[in-house]
Amino acid sequence: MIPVAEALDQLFALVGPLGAERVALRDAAGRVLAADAVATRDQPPFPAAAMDGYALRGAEVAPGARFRVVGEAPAGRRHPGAVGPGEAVRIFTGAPMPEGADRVVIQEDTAREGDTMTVTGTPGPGPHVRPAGADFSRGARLEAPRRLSAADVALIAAMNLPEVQVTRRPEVAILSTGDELVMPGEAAGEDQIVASNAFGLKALLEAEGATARLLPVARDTEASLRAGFELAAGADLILTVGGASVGDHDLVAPVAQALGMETAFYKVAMRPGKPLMAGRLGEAAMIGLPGSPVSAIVCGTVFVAPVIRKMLGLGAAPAQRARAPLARGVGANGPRQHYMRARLTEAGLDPFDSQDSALLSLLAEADALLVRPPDDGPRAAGEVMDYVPLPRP
Ligand SMILES: Nc1nc2c(c(=O)[nH]1)N[C@H]1C(S)=C(S)[C@@H](COP(=O)(O)OP(=O)(O)OC[C@H]3O[C@@H](n4cnc5c(N)ncnc54)[C@H](O)[C@@H]3O)O[C@H]1N2
Ligand code: MOO
Repeated sequence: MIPVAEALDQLFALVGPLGAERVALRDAAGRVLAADAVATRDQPPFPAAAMDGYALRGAEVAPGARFRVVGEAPAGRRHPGAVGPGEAVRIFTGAPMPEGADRVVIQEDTAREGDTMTVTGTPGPGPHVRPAGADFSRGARLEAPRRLSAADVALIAAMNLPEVQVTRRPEVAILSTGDELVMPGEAAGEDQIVASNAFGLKALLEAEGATARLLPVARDTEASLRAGFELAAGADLILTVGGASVGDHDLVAPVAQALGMETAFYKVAMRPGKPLMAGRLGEAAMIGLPGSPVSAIVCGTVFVAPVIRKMLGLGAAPAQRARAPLARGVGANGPRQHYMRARLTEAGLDPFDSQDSALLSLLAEADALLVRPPDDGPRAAGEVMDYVPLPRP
């Protein structure tokens, strides 16, 4: 058994950033920018009115001052002439400021009669003008790598870029193994259960930006597992689920090794998730996850999601942690790092009484994995502990 941190390092060594592809900006949210986005123009490209009102020479503004209105400038069409002394241009938010004008008096502070505008209120200092390039200048960069948010996508659009260069999505093939498994909706025999893990893993990894292929369930025979690995061809990452332990029907490691897998490690000092294995199989990285439903998702969170992020070019970093006090005391931990399923309440982290790795109903209720280091002593309520937040949509 190796420690969690060492297993993660070895996993990171198995993968590198993938290549890039161009995508339309409308499809870019959530993708990882692979090359800097560079602005092709200033924003705004001209000094622009920030309010509806009158553009004029700021020095002439005083309560009661009168101006001759010489034109109009809606957004998208500048007033062709200049604004001379005693003159004003009716202007609307976003319109280019006319030549000669350096201030907008908002319409609430004016009265209009024919071609004459009178300043009625006491206008504030203004100037209600956005200088050219106030937001960004031509050549400004949004730097890669970066997972693109809604605001990022809007910024890139404003930079006048219809496409961006993003890291291609890692392709993951998920191979569930076990004679006892049927797919959801299939008729299940008396001694069978429904294969659930692959669905949770697909959701977890696609939320990170991968695409996941669910392969048909492999039976606990060498031939069926071999056929499963063949179907995984072309994937960047092959995930097997189940058959990782020491039982007579746990055939994943022997079959993968017979197919040429170079094993990086087998067994990690963690709970749940001990019988985790990893290596390289041809062009792909391979991770063998334990079959217990909670173990599969915890290993997905602690190991596979960080591996996907490294493939996306986001660097090699463990799952993000946060800290919170314990809502109640917990006993001493054993020799494996324990990821305890817990609720995050107002009182703090409240681990479930049962930590059985088969209980998906509790995992679905959990907000956090409370991290107990190996051999951690008993902890009292109120002690501040690390946890891995479990994402909720
Ligand atoms: N003698 C020992 N027995 C076990 C050990 C051990 O060290 N010595 N380790 C235990 C631990 S820890 C785990 S975790 C499990 C994991 O074993 P496997 O990876 O070989 O998983 P399976 O035996 O195939 O299945 C375990 C459990 O999970 C169910 N399962 C499997 N696949 C799925 C799926 N896709 N969806 C839903 N449920 C699945 C399966 O029916 C079993 O109930 O081994 C312990 N045993
Ligand atoms: O490690 Mo197993 O994953 O305890 O259930």
